[in-house]
Amino acid sequence: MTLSEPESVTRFRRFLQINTMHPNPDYYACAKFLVDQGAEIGLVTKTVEPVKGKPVVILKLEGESPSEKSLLLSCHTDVVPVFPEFWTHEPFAADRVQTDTGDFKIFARGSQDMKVTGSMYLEALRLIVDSGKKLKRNVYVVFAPDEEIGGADGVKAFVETDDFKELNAGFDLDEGLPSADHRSTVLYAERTLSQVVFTANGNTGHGSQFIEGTAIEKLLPVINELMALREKEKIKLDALNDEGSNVRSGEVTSVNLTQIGGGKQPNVVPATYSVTFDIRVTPNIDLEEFRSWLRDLAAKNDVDMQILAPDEGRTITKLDRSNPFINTFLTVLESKEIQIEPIICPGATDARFVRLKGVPALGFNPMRHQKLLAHDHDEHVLESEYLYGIGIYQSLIEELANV
Ligand SMILES: CSCC[C@H](NC=O)C(=O)O
Ligand SMILES: [Zn+2]
Ligand SMILES: [Zn+2]
Repeated sequence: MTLSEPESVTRFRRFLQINTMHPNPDYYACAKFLVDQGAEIGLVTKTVEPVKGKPVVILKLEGESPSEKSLLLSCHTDVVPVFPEFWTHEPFAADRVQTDTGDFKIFARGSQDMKVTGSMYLEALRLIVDSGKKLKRNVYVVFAPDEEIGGADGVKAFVETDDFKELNAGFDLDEGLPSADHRSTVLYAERTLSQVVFTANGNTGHGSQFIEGTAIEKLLPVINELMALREKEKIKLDALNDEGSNVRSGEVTSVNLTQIGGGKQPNVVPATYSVTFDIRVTPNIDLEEFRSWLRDLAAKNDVDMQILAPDEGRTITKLDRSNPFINTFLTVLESKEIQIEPIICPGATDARFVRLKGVPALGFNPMRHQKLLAHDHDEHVLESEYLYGIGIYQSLIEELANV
């Protein structure tokens, strides 16, 4: 620690130093750290395990009217794997490096996605508690596992428990994206995760022959049609986007061929073959119509189709000012002269499970002037933006808890 390092930065770096990387996240070390933080701040702490080995940490700042709907602040604790050979810093050292302008960069897996947000919540709550101010509503911070692998054992399981019901949440601030410029994105909806496996069976035989009706022959038209859709959607996106920015990608459907499998040896025509596509369906189109287009595509080519998460749906929180929480959220940002850009989240976050329980949820991240490095090499944040963000959350929490 250098002499000038703020304590809030030291605590953030300690959070980053806990290795919660898939496939072997140290969730218990992480839960202990968060519970200790909560206790030190003066919050009520509780750890629950909707699924064994997958702790969810709940920290509560009790309000003066605890029966009113509460404010929920959500953060996932897991982080995605790294390719360490491409990093210039050890991914869990949380190195703090001075820049030419006198700012600092903090390097770690999870520094953007999304331990920085959890740390900003905690530091904002610390300032509120230390100020002695009392708020009206309960404020909860929920730290949950497994977001990066689909959330089935994380928030998806947690929202089905009585512990979630007891939060009596009225509004959720959830995962957002740091912005590349001075504007801040607000994620009010998500694309629907639609990962699909197509499997074909066909005739086999010697690799020197012209075998007809092979598995691969059946899959090729499926692949070609999906790649054509990909091209079409990419052209749409290029027309929508500001130069160099990708923030509008939620307005179109993305398609990627991510896995292919089959074949036993080079001279045997495979009897079975499969291809997997990661498709993210924009809420701008009808999901059921899209799914039936996929089913028809499979059927007309004699290919089986399996949707990996068939119960994923559309989730949208309208930026409707008649909802007092949403109105207050927008009013606070206006008072700070933060220009917002409402967007559809390109990926899937835990907010979708919260929305499905009828709780409005917005994805937000106050950090600006920051290249998006989630899941990338050398993920880092600017210390000045972290410190700035703490102040933004302090105001948001105070105002939203007093709605
Ligand atoms: C099946 S994993 C889904 C969740 C994941 N979330 C963040 O990257 C995503 O790919 O969008
Ligand atoms: Zn994330
Ligand atoms: Zn992520």
